[in-house]
Amino acid sequence: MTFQARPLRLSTQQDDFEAQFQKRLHWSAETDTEIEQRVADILKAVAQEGDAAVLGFTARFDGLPATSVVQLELTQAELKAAFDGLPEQQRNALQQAAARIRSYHQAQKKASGESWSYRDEDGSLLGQKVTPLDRVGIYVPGGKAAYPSSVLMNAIPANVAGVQEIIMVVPTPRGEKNPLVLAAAYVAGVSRAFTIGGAQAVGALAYGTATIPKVDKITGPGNAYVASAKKRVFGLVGIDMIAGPSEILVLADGSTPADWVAMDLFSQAEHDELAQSILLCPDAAYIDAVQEAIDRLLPTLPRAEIIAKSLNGRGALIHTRSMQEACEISNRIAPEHLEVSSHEPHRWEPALRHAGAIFLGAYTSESLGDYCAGPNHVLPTSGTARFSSPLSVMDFQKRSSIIEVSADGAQKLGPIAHILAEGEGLQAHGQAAVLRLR
Ligand SMILES: NC(=O)c1ccc[n+]([C@@H]2O[C@H](COP(=O)([O-])OP(=O)(O)OC[C@H]3O[C@@H](n4cnc5c(N)ncnc54)[C@H](O)[C@@H]3O)[C@@H](O)[C@H]2O)c1
Ligand SMILES: N[C@H](CO)Cc1c[nH]c[nH+]1
Ligand SMILES: [Zn+2]
Repeated sequence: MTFQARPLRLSTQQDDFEAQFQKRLHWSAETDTEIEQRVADILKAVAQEGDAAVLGFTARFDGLPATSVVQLELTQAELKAAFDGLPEQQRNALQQAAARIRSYHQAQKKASGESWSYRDEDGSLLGQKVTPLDRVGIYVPGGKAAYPSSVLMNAIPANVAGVQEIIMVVPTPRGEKNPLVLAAAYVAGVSRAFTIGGAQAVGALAYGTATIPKVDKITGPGNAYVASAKKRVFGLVGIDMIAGPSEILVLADGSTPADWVAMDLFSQAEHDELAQSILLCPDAAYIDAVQEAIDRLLPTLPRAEIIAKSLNGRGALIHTRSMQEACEISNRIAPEHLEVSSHEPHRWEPALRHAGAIFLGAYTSESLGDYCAGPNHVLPTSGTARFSSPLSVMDFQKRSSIIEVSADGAQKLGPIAHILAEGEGLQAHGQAAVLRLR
């Protein structure tokens, strides 16, 4: 079967550009009420029945029957055996990717994940103490595809942060374990791993069951069931973000081979029919060349059907007046991945304010970032890059303020606190400060 992909062609000069553009962008995690209801029911059952509910849903949704959740745990020996059994090429690739991701996150910890303090002129000590979370749950998607790279991207920053226990959950439909996923868990330092997924896995991590320990925070991407479950358990546990379908925006000046750009658009479209790939470019002839490359290259790909659905339903090739205008539109979209496919990427980078990750220059394909450049591939989607950031070491830490007021400092701060406390009608607050005045 052959598939055709015709992303919507738009020009910023057409009269109805704004309306068409908004229509194409529109997607909200909005709540398919059937999914919401099902997730609420699953979570309630897991909270009340624990392991028994997890077993029931795993048999039903993943076709994986078991009589005890203990049977669904992957032992450390099994993880190591998977690693040892990999072909050498895969073992090396996994280790090289892990090393780069580790180095990046170690640098991140040094730059913004360490404790700090200073003494003011009265000798008072003020600072911030950074502590790793005790136990986290990482969700690794596994319904339609296996994601060893997501194991690395979640477990390594947790490990670098100093988290003691990393509990991984990963669905294994029909019990088919992916050796690379297991090996990645071994390489990344996962403490325990269970072959469960969906809302039931999120519920098990949030509430704890007889076999699965309750965690402090759940991170990692997943489908609509996973996203909805994470939203519902937030508050009882921490979560990283609510991830929507993958996105790529390519900002091109026409200097990159059109085939490269077409393949980059495919690379996110192949994740999901709902993924969004957009090209912004001031050169109409170049946009034609990219469409021609799409037509020629699509039939060569096994996931052509998913790509075609994604590009036809949500993709766009937008002709802009200039690169400057392309940057402005990109900022409005705030994409998950932004490629600046230009011979002068550093000219445009300062103008780009909102994106999960910015890939500079023709040689920086987004896919390198997905696997092995080093930065995290769990990124804000659906415009949330306007206010949120990639998964990081800081997601696996928390901060406590440190305050040590010296005797001299108490003389200075006491009167201030007293006046403000009186203003709030909180006399004990004020007196606690006054009692310390000489
Ligand atoms: N942002 C990222 O970094 C990133 C990385 C990898 C994958 N992803 C995305 O994560 C998603 C993964 O989705 P997936 O489906 O492949 O795997 P998944 O692990 O998220 O979901 C599979 C689970 O969904 C549950 N489920 C499926 N149908 C159900 C039903 N009818 N009722 C109740 N539960 C049901 C099952 O419990 C199953 O175990 C994709 O959209 C992919 O693009 C994102
Ligand atoms: N692009 C995805 C995040 O949007 C991450 C990923 C994993 N494997 C391949 N890609
Ligand atoms: Zn990807």
